[in-house]
Amino acid sequence: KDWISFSHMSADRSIFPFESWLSCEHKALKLSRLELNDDSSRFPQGLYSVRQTIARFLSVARGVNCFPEQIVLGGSTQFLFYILRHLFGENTRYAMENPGYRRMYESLRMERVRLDTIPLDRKGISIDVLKRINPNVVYVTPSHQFPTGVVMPISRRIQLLNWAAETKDRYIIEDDYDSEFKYETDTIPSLQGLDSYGRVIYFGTFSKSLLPGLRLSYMILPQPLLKIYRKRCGFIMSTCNAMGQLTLQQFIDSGEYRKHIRHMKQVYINRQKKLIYALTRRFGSAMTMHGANAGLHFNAEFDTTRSVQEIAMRAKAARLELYNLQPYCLDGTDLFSRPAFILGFANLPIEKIEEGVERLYRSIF
Ligand SMILES: Cc1ncc(COP(=O)(O)O)c(/C=N/[C@@H](CCC(=O)O)COc2ccccc2)c1O
Repeated sequence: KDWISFSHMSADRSIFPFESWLSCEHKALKLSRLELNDDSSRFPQGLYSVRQTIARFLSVARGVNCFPEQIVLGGSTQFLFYILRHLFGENTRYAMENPGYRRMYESLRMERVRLDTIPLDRKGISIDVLKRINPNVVYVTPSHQFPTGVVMPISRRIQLLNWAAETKDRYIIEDDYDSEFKYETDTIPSLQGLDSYGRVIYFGTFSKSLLPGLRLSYMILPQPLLKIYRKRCGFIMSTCNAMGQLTLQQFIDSGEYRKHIRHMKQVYINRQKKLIYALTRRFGSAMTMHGANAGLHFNAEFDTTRSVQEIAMRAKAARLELYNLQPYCLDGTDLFSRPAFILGFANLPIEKIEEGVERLYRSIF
């Protein structure tokens, strides 16, 4: 029998519009010969026309307000973060959500900076603990907290911005990953769009909404940091290829991107509903779900006597790709009282949902 995947790290390539992507690539090749043979040293932040397109798109889609000059394109969120880190002083203190995005945690630890983790409550990062720890820079994922799925309400966003505005050396890194997929609440404006003090560094990526292999991510620097960036990092050449940038620009300007997002949302909402229905019917009150009103995954905790390790082993034997939440509990803290798993549906075709739930049930009970 073939594998069934609950992975949150892959997406369903079958719904990617390769044809229209290809025609955008042809157009880019024809129209943008000039930019293509421009050495990218002149555009360390990425091609200007591409940044204009992204700034326009974000102002409509996310209420982000920025000039193209503030955007820095890069080959990955992590790489852009390494650059950002060098804009802050040596003894800057960082904090991030726990459970949280382990790659960001490891990136910070590798930089040997002062790093604290901050627990979540049902509105996202805990403001009380944030005030107690009092870092300079805090990393949050407000759109669909990674990995718990909490959507940060507007009230908490305002509290966070007020905290950052209290003194001069405070910044918020808003990783707006997964922001394209909102189901119940309509899109809540980004922190960056609500920020009137220039304290939010906005991170975005096309890994989820397009292809992770495209390796096209971006950060938006508030003016004061942009000056420091130009002084300290202006020599670093662009790390994402012009072909990908220019094809993306065609794809967005032609309206294909908006069409694709709408199509993905319909497919994913439908899958998620069917998956939740099948899970509820099979597991009943033995399962508690969290974070299902946005994104391409949610979490579930199970009332079972089996350990996470035993469940993982049985899932593998049943050819079920399943990830648990332990790796995202940073600082070695164990934040889940019962076995908890990430249930991604980006790569779970409708016709495999029943069988997938059955294999999950047999792994857990
Ligand atoms: C919180 C968060 N922020 C940013 C990113 C994107 O990083 P970038 O690709 O470098 O721009 C990810 C990637 N998360 C990765 C999975 C989690 C992990 O990394 O283990 C990739 O996730 C997906 C990619 C495509 C389709 C579905 C999921 C992030 O989980």
